[in-house]
Amino acid sequence: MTDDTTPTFRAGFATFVGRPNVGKSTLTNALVGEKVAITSSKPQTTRQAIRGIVHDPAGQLIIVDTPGMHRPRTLLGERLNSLVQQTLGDVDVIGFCIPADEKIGPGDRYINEQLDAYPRAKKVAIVTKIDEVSKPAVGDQLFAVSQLRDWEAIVPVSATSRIQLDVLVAELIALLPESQKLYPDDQSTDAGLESRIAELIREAALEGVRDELPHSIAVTIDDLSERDDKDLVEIYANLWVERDSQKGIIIGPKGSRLGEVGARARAEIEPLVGKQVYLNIRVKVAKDWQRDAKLLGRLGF
Ligand SMILES: Nc1nc2c(ncn2[C@@H]2O[C@H](COP(=O)(O)OP(=O)(O)OP(=O)(O)O)[C@@H](O)[C@H]2O)c(=O)[nH]1
Repeated sequence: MTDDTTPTFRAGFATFVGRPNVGKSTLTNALVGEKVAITSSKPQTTRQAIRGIVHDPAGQLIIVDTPGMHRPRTLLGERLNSLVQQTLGDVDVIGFCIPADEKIGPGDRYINEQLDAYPRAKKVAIVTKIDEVSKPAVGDQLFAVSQLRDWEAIVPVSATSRIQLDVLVAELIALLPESQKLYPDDQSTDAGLESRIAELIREAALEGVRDELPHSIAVTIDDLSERDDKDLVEIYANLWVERDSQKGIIIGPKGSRLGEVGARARAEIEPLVGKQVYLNIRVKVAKDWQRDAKLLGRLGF
């Protein structure tokens, strides 16, 4: 119940869209305050709709992280796009991210036009990476963005320098429906522990790889168990690539690269599970899995 003295509590779903690499995942992480979506300097590395939850006195903002919208070239690309469409059909607010340091181009216009198909969602423009450019340049970009459509709000932010994040949260929450809490206060994501671990391993494996390889990597968790005798979690993971040659690249000379991947991933997983982690990663080849419907299913897409 709401009266004049009780501020309205709001809760609902928002998602960030925009071209690859505009900073959607970094923004999600900065808002949620915990590492929930993987970030990478490679485009199109976000595959799963991972939710981060922002708990605020005014409301609860549940962020669904979507993959970048792009024209599909493979079966994986098509599934990613249909995932994006489902997500956009469900959310209360769509935050369209446009970087301050790049001119609005055909890619941005394409996505902006797609948003017309989701009349239910309120649309907010977010100008990202404002730390990269001068104040007048931010102003110019805000003006250019305002010409795209009639936005509920236009908010300039920097996720890495943490500028205006509180303003963005307030704007987004104000656009959510009145609602009681949808999640308990201590929850920051509902992505299963296993899928978060798989994403952290994939992120570690992506560091330092080039070209088409990022799209060829998938990670599945075979087993995750706590040892009774020790304060230790044992994780057995499979890292899938498409070709034997890629397997060689991932493993590296005498396993050196795979060793680094394991160490990097472990450093991220241990704080997540709150225990020491034994991590075993096996590299396997699933030929052309991006084009194979059965394999895509097995790998969780
Ligand atoms: N300077 C600056 N760089 C940023 C900011 N936000 C993100 N970046 C960088 O931009 C790159 C892409 O960021 P991501 O968050 O992975 O971008 P994304 O839009 O989620 O990318 P996809 O998953 O490929 O769609 C990374 O190198 C980030 O460090 C920011 O506020 N300022």
